[in-house]
Amino acid sequence: MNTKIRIAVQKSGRLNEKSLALLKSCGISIDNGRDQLKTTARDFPLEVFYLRNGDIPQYLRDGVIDIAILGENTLIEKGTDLQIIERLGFSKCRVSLAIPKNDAYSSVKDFEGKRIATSYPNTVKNYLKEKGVEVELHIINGSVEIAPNIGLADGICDIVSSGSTLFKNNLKEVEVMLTSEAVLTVSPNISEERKEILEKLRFRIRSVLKGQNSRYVLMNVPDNKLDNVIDILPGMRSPTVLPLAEEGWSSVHSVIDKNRFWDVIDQLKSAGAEGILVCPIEKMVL
Ligand SMILES: Nc1ncnc2c1ncn2[C@@H]1O[C@H](COP(=O)(O)OP(=O)(O)OP(=O)(O)O)[C@@H](O)[C@H]1O
Ligand SMILES: O=P(O)(O)OC[C@H]1O[C@H](OP(=O)(O)OP(=O)(O)O)[C@H](O)[C@@H]1O
Ligand SMILES: [Mg+2]
Repeated sequence: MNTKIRIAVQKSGRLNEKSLALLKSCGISIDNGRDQLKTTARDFPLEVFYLRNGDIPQYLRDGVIDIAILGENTLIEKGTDLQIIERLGFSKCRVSLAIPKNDAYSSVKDFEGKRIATSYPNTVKNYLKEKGVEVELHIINGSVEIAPNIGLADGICDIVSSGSTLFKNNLKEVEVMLTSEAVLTVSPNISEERKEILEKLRFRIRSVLKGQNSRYVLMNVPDNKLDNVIDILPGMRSPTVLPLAEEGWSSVHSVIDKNRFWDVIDQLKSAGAEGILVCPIEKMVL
């Protein structure tokens, strides 16, 4: 079988490195030469196309690529017709409206008749239309945060993550229009044969993400406290319990969700667990 699935990854920018790292964690080796626009994976039926984010939705519609890793915000701006098939959990950000920090603000109605600079015209238009607010848009491709300082606009709509770019440009975030993360999206025209390859890739991606979101924990527990400790542990099925060399003690192994981790550890300590070890999980196949 020579068919390969064609994936688009951002050529350079915020998503490039993490997208390639995800494919690598899935056991897929890709050469990422600086000037290469297309590479073939060595050990998986996959071709990687390095493209500008903004162009990817149209390539997917045209069916010249099959899948892509994109910011959800790009799909909301340019690809509401395209389907998200996995949420990838990295490059989390929001798309917000911001104004000069000393300007008064009471509600979104304050934007009526104002000039807004943005690289996300459809997102702003749709958001404000729903609120019954009309604005004048100035579409620019980068360094949007400078616009109010040079008199080009009264406010901006752009990506915010830490907020430091807004802060450095004396702006304040006043409306969060949407939150975003990297996602895997698919062409509506993908062939049946390539869909099969896609399912294999999705299986690997899910195993990697589940592993990244979980921790393997091991602890020593006196036998008379085992029931209390086991009650606390969620685990994949049920915890593993092995006898220690010292009589009256057991070693308990389990898997904990990364986000619940500190809560569970506190409860385990109170229930009598000692010598708790926490290890990362490379992959988790369910
Ligand atoms: N500061 C940030 N923190 C987290 N995620 C971000 C941040 N800035 C951008 N992103 C995410 O990364 C994506 C790519 O952003 P980037 O600025 O690298 O490229 P771009 O200018 O949108 O696209 P192009 O590839 O067309 O140049 C954005 O669509 C967004 O989802
Ligand atoms: O809230 P922060 O953590 O400061 O992040 C937000 C900034 O990050 C992005 O710009 P990027 O650095 O990608 O530069 P660009 O304008 O060239 O895309 C985005 O366009 C904002 O300007
Ligand atoms: Mg950017």
